[in-house]
Amino acid sequence: MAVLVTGGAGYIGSHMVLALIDAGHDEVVVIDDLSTGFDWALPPEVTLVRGDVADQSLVAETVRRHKIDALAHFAAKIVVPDSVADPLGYYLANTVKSRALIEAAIHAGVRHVIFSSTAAVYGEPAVVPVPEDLAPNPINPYGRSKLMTEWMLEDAARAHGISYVVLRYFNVAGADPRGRSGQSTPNATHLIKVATQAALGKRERLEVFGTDYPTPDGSCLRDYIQVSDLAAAHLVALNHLRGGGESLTLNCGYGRGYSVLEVIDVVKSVSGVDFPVTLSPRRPGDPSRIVAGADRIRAELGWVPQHDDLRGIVTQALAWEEALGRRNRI
Ligand SMILES: NC(=O)c1ccc[n+]([C@@H]2O[C@H](COP(=O)([O-])OP(=O)(O)OC[C@H]3O[C@@H](n4cnc5c(N)ncnc54)[C@H](O)[C@@H]3O)[C@@H](O)[C@H]2O)c1
Ligand SMILES: O=c1ccn([C@@H]2O[C@H](COP(=O)(O)OP(=O)(O)O[C@H]3O[C@H](CO)[C@@H](O)[C@H](O)[C@H]3O)[C@@H](O)[C@H]2O)c(=O)[nH]1
Repeated sequence: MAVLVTGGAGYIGSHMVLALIDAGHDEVVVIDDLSTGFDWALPPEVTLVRGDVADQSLVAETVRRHKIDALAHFAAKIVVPDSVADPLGYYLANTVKSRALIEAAIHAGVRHVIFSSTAAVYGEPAVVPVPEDLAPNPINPYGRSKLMTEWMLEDAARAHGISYVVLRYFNVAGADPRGRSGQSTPNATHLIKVATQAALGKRERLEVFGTDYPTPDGSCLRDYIQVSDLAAAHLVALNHLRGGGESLTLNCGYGRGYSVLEVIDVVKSVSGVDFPVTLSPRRPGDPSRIVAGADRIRAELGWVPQHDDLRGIVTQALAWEEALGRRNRI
């Protein structure tokens, strides 16, 4: 049986593709429009269908031709402050297009869906670490656009007798330990990526967005999960669904928060570079602290992380950033 990975040429999707291939899955098919992804991120044994997830005839034809039973849906727009500036663009990309994809996929025969959701659905949670049962309350359009897709998937699954796992990722970081993929977006906004670029001199400085939050050092707290650990969570979710397991909604994080200033210290220490840091005002749409309640995924799927170590994550991110520099000469 074949798996369809939307957004498989992107950062996290490419690690999912590698995990599927490493685990010996028969056939992996990717639909990606390469808007932020790269065809070179895909290993040669993967079929890349270049196109939009909202192209229903393309999706239906791909599902039928490759006898796809399972869909892992990564394709999305992902930058929180951009979603504040362009909410309708985010609802189109993450909600409207997901609706078209889910409809076409189910009608063409897909039985299982794994959806890339986000900690942003919790907004500014009253409880940290945040359990899955806490009522979602997103505070930015990105989180809302993803929550609506969770709900569509839940309703469609019930109506059409399919099963799903919604994975709510916390902050994804690091790179493939074997150096085959990593975060490659040139103008990425993610903290660890930006900090490694500052350490390597690709950026003049790093800005800290907000030092007046109600947190121990005033900067935001996040739970950083290593990208191959996250891909491994998808594999166990896939096995669960194919084995007849029930639909689930699960956090993906380690259950420990680091502040922005702590992350910067780790990047400086691992790289040995004391790059310039500016203290700036808050960034629109940012919650102050978000840390995963991380027990349910272990209990339900038996997921055991292998890379729960911020220094290790930063070391991988730095190595990937250096390799990208050699590749792109930047
Ligand atoms: N990076 C994080 O920290 C994080 C955290 C929580 C959730 N997520 C979710 O994980 C998923 C993957 O994120 P990422 O960091 O790998 O982002 P990314 O931008 O690297 O990957 C997205 C991929 O989807 C493709 N794509 C986008 N729109 C498309 C469309 N309409 N049709 C076909 N392909 C399309 C892009 O070309 C790219 O390859 C997203 O759904 C995101 O919301 C990411
Ligand atoms: O140059 C920078 C970049 C980020 N930050 C801060 O670092 C924290 C983390 O920011 P970032 O790495 O941009 O991630 P988030 O905005 O937390 O969002 C990520 O994590 C979410 C889950 O928590 C996902 O849903 C999103 O897709 C993903 O972009 C935030 O407090 C930012 O304000 C800075 O201070 N300076």
